[in-house]
Amino acid sequence: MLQAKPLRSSSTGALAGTIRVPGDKSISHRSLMLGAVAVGETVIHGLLEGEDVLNTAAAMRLLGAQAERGGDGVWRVRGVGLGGLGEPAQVLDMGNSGTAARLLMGLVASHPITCVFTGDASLNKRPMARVTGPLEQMGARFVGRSGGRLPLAVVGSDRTVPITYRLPVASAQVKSAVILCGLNTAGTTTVIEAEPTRDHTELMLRHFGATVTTERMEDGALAVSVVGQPELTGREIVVPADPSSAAFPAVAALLRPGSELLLPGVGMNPRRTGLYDTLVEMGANIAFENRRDEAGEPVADLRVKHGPLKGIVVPADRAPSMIDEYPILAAAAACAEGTTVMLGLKELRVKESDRLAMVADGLTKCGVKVEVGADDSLTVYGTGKPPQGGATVATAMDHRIAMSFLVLGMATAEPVQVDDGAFIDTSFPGFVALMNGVGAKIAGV
Ligand SMILES: O=C(O)C1=C[C@@H](OP(=O)(O)O)[C@@H](O)[C@H](O)C1
Ligand SMILES: C=C(OP(=O)(O)O)C(=O)O
Repeated sequence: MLQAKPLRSSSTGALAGTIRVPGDKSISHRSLMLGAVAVGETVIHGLLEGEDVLNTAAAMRLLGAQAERGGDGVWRVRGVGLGGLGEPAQVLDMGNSGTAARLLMGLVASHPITCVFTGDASLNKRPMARVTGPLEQMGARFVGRSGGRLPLAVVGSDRTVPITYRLPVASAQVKSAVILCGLNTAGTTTVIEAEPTRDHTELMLRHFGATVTTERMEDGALAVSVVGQPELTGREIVVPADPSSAAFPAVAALLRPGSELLLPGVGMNPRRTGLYDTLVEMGANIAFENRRDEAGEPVADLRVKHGPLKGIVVPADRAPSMIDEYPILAAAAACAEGTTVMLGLKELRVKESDRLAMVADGLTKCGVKVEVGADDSLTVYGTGKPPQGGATVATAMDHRIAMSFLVLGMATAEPVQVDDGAFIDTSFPGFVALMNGVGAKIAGV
């Protein structure tokens, strides 16, 4: 159990400078997992060294791969080859990370080994039936307490069968779990998604040499297929800066008069950029400079300048492309002029915390008028004036809630305190120092 770390954020002047945002969390997890089942060495530049990803690295070592940070800051993974993962001698503790738990359950399910998965108090509350269901159809078994929550033992099989699976929720984690089980399954495994979710698994599998195809169905859904049992070869990977982490300094710069921040090399995969589209619609001054491709992923340097924001309606079909960014969007909306309506937020209820409830409670405490709809929508009534602040906000082991309210505190009349900033290290190590380095005033309490 981490020691709680209360933090307070006070009103700042203009923010100015450059922030090198750490590597993309989704891509970092996948690079360690695929490197571990490839033949030969995978060299990873810019791996996120946050706790979620370090837990994945530890798990891959327990499963038999080598995964180490070199003195040059570059990570090297020596894989065991597809099908070669061995039974871990210890419980796989995935900490706070849903991505690590769900993707790894898929990857080990097609091996004749038993792995016990657990997590922290937040992860052990999150639904796992969404992955155990399809993995059972493929031939894996699960043993655990009722309700489909961790801790769970995965009893894998080397005789898994390919399936065609239509996602009941828009989830890249579920899509990836099925594809990763299909990877070591003879035949072709297909996942059908009605709404496009992040495609880092598909892109990286191709990079490692697998055949992954995407086909549009008559009803507009996408069918993603992987041909099982390819030869995967170790690769070089360059991890872009995480657009979900960049969202925090970006919104901070938008909110503080006179600010200008440069955020170099931020991932611009179109399945991840919903927040930036939304902020631009709200009137944000963001320039996407020097657009380029780095190791198969589009990136750009973001130059963000302060300017007034106006409230808008954010459609439900945008949710998959900005699913982790609603808490920080809500902070921006609280400082905008006019009402912002965010539709289709049901999935926010099963993240590290119930983010819909946590955001609504925290904003209310800070003097912002909000409404949560029965349809899982969130309406934030911005007045164009700084919200009051002056409250302590609960974070419920959720890094994004903590960072969102610390950014809000830069713009409120009185400081905002969060009850625990310790979980920020899961996704954005160095957040406080980097923000203070460009002019923020965040301090321990
Ligand atoms: O595949 C991934 O790397 C992720 C998918 C999303 O979760 P869901 O698949 O549950 O929507 C997102 O919230 C999470 O932070 C990372
Ligand atoms: C939801 C998140 O991550 P995970 O599902 O991996 O815990 C997140 O980082 O916001």
